[in-house]
Amino acid sequence: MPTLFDPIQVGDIQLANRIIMAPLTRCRASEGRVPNDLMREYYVQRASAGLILTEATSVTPMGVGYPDTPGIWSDEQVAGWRKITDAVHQAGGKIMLQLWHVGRVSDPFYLNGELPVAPSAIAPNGHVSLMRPKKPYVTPRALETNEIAGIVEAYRKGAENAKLAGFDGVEIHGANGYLLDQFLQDSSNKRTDNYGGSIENRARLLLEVTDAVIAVWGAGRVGMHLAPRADAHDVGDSQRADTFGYVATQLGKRGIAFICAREAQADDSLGPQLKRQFGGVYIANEQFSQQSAAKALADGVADAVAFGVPYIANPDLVARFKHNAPLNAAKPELFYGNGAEGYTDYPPLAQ
Ligand SMILES: C=C(C(=O)O)c1ccccc1
Repeated sequence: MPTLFDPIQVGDIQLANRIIMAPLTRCRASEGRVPNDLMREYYVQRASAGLILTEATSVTPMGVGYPDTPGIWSDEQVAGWRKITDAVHQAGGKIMLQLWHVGRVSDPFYLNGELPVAPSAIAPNGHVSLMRPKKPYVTPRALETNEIAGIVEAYRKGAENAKLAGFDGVEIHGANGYLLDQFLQDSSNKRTDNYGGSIENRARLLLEVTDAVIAVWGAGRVGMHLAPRADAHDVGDSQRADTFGYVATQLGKRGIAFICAREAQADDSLGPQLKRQFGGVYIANEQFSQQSAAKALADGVADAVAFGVPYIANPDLVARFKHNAPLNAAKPELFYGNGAEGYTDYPPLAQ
């Protein structure tokens, strides 16, 4: 019966433990969308995680939707990330970059006045989060069929740049109502071309991106982030179990390293079904404690667990779990924004 402290082979990568740092957008330490030394310190502090999944990182300037989030489309960004991967590796850690495109969850404010792009011209309800003052979402522009190859190329180039930046692999952000999820869900995708309508068509872009990224990295160093609850940023799907079951099955056929699913403790979790249909390493995420994570492994619900907020406040989470030590309390008011406070200043466990 595996525990959180047991090593695990995830695709081509051997992890020292099953305590994963979940992707955490912090909207800081990336002026000009280039990761800086403060971000290097932040990730090095957390290098004892079995695996670090970085914060979501845009593959193109048109895929940005928040202040001060990093990119992976320029040489300068590659150089900034290289400093981070080198330092994390020197500290004995493993780190994969999360490749991101926000699609309609953006605003002309971030896009030099251009409209956000999406599968269909349907704006999500709500407002552009983390931007001040709060603004309702604008209606995005539906991508032309002949533009989609360019989206796939942006992810492929991002995957290539991540390799140049020294990462151990990449995770594709297919969750939380961002572009790939917008195409996948039938509430946000009303296309009539072969990227809309059937489940196969709505999953097409996600799988074309997956194939392009596999061509760069090999399947053993590619993961996929999914949100089977399908409830973020106003997306939704009328056939959730079938839609995500199809994706999990297709990803299993490709033999990618892992799926990281953000919903495993939901009452109506598709986790067990998807884990079975995928057949590979299944990382559960969202609001786990050490105890509920240990149970998920013991019950075979997950092979590893990704922790978000605990990793914000506890760089040495593995040691704290090992010693059953108390955790630092996170400061939500400092989750986003600039500077070291609430980022790199959480105290380590007293030796
Ligand atoms: C990338 C994010 C996600 O996947 O939810 C995100 C973005 C902004 C704030 C929090 C999280």
